[in-house]
Amino acid sequence: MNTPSPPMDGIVARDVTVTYRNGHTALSHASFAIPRGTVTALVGVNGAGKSTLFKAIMGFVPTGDGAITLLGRPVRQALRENLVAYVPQAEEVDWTFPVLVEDVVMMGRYGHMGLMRRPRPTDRAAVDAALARVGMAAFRHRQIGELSGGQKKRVFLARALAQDGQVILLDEPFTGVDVTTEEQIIALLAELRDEGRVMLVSTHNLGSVPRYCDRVVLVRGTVLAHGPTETTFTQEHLAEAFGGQLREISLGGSDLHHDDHEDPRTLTILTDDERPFVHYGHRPPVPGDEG
Ligand SMILES: Nc1ncnc2c1ncn2[C@@H]1O[C@H](COP(=O)(O)OP(=O)(O)OP(=O)(O)O)[C@@H](O)[C@H]1O
Repeated sequence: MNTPSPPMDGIVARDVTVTYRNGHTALSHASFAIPRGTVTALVGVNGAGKSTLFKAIMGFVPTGDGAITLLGRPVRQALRENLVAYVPQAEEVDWTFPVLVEDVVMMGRYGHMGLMRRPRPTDRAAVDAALARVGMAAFRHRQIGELSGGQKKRVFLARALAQDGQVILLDEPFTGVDVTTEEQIIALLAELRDEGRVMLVSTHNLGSVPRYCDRVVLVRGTVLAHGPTETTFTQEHLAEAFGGQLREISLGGSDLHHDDHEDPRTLTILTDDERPFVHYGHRPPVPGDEG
């Protein structure tokens, strides 16, 4: 199949350098481009710069001499137009804050409201639709702190949907969620992709990356590699990204397409201390397995 490559009009970072106030440079000369209508994994070790990259995309930190454009617009303009939605990690949220599920989702509408933030019928309709889409309509009057990990994720996804974000950043969406919720989130990501949105998903759950991500961005203080999953999520690049933390990586199977329902893939990553870091599919035997 030889389809022309889509224009890189989703998220484009050129030569982005982020130095924090304490002088630490977390990202240096990072460049990559992602087209609309795709789901991209953002992968790297702890401290590699994934959250820093998110902060740069959300305009929270300066990008040095580099620049980021979102759907062809500078970050500021994209933010003003409410195009960027963020689904946070659980740890970033104060769950004791007394707020209802429907209020969290309504926050996605703030950028569409006037200064008084008085919801109009269109805002309420957007909240209803978003809650229904993630299967959380029945929980709308619950306190946010009274939800399971997977339900909390879905509420923040609903907030992104209510916002009608076209660039959606998801920070560890699968941490602490069960398999069913993971499948629901993956199905939703596929729908959002088909609507032409662009999703960047920070994840340590490497095993499922080939299943639902069209593309991968590998970071370690800079962007080491980026591109289609088939050519980027390779042993060589993973070894570079995870370096000394990995003893062995094996990526098996010939087909890494996300629409593949069979399971021909194997992805095994062993850490230095020989615990499987990631194990997906059937791992080939490795020396020392027996006994
Ligand atoms: N506010 C800050 N001030 C100074 N240094 C920071 C700040 N935030 C992060 N860093 C440093 O920048 C580097 C990149 O951090 P970042 O949080 O982007 O990594 P990450 O890839 O998201 O890690 P993780 O997988 O653990 O979430 C780390 O060395 C971190 O210690």
